[in-house]
Amino acid sequence: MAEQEKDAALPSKENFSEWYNDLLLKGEIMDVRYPVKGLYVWFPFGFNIRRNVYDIMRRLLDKDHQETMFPLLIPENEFMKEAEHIKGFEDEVYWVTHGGLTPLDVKLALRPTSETAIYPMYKLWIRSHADLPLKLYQIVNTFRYETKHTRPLIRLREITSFKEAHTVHATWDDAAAQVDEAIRIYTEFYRQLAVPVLASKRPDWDKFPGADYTIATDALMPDGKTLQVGTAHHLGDNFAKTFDITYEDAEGEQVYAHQTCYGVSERSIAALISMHGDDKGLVLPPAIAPVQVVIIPIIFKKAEGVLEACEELMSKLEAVGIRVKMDASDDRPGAKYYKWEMKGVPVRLELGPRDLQNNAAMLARRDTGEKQQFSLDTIVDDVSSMLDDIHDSLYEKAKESVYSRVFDCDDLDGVKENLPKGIAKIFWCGNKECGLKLEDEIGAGILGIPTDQEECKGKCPVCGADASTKVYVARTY
Ligand SMILES: Nc1ncnc2c1ncn2[C@@H]1O[C@H](COS(=O)(=O)NC(=O)[C@@H](N)CS)[C@@H](O)[C@H]1O
Ligand SMILES: [Zn+2]
Repeated sequence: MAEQEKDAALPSKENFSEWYNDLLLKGEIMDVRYPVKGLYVWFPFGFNIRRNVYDIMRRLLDKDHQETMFPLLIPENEFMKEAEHIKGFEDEVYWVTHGGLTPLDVKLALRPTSETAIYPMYKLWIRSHADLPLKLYQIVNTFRYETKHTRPLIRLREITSFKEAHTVHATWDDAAAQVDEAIRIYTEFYRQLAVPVLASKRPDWDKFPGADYTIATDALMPDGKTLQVGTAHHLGDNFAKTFDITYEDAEGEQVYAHQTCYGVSERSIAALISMHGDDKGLVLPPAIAPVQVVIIPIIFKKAEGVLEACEELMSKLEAVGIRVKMDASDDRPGAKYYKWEMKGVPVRLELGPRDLQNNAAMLARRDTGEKQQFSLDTIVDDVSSMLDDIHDSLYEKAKESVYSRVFDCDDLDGVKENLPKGIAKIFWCGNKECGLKLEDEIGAGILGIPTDQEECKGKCPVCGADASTKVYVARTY
């Protein structure tokens, strides 16, 4: 191994935590050396991935939502209005108390999430049922004074990429349908990142403060723990009553609106890095890869038209919208392969004098390492379909990896045996004491009732009562 490669070797993905932390630096995703706990800095390459990921989210939401932006600072009187909500955020909220040297007469909360910033405005904007449904979202930074172990992309104190949607509806049922739509959007969003997610209804004690119920999407990480990568909350008319959001119905009556909110953060990027990466570094799904194809000219003493052929190949690929780079630096080919594999570039094209004579290029796939020669006459179509194949193959492999680690268990021993590997499914009668005892007994959390759960008959492993549902349980981030 060359000198710089030896001391730069990435730890094996077997020790996931070291691998993940080291890859954030070597893959140029985030620099964790910023001098405030829980705040991290995007490297440009990581920020480019972030932009591509959130472009996918925008394309999905913009079909029937509108994007906007609300202020970061929330006056204490508004923030303290919703008791249940605040109980959920009271101990996580940052306060601004001064303007320069002058103490503020009303202290201002840094938004941990934006209900209490947005809903006073919704009160002003919503008059009649003709104004409904209202579906807005914003992609902003939010701040939470997390006291648990902070981790880049996973548990931040400044959530830099918080996509929060806030919708308003005429009825409870309309809002419930929107919660289902939100989960469909998230499942499609994650499919485009080749990340399988499991949707489940959180137990009551784990729902969003101020919500009637919460549906969450969880990703299963390589270490067998789950990461909550998106949530949708049915807020009922709880916030409408607190912020007096009413509309005039067809009979001229003032009616409280029903609402939802649903959010995704940069955990989406943590999930895709963790799901697909390997011991050589990032493996990026083509849809979000900043560089989809890297061209490596193989030059010996004389260039023999290789550079020109690479330039031509690059412009042909760019012409069909493929994000392509040529690495004509004077690094050795091996060092180039190492660098672009670390950055997860899905396709590498090698082109040397012999390839040129055969009017061909050698294509190397990042995900499987397979190499195959393609004629330069058809290379643009071949590369395009290869990028699609790579996405599909990443998604199939990820689904296989996740579903093979969901264990249908009949008793607590089965759960305890399988929990270190992934997610267990076990009967639960649904009452809270049993749920909390179950969590205690297995030392893990109830994720919730799978949204695709069919009726099933069994016994609660805690109290023995009849149970008609199985729940996902798992160790979580
Ligand atoms: N400290 C954090 N760091 C990174 N992501 C986080 C953090 N806290 C929450 N998230 C992500 O943000 C998502 C939405 O957060 S939440 O609290 O569940 N829901 C809300 O705040 C609602 N207002 C919907 S936007 C979570 O599902 C989780 O994926
Ligand atoms: Zn029970």
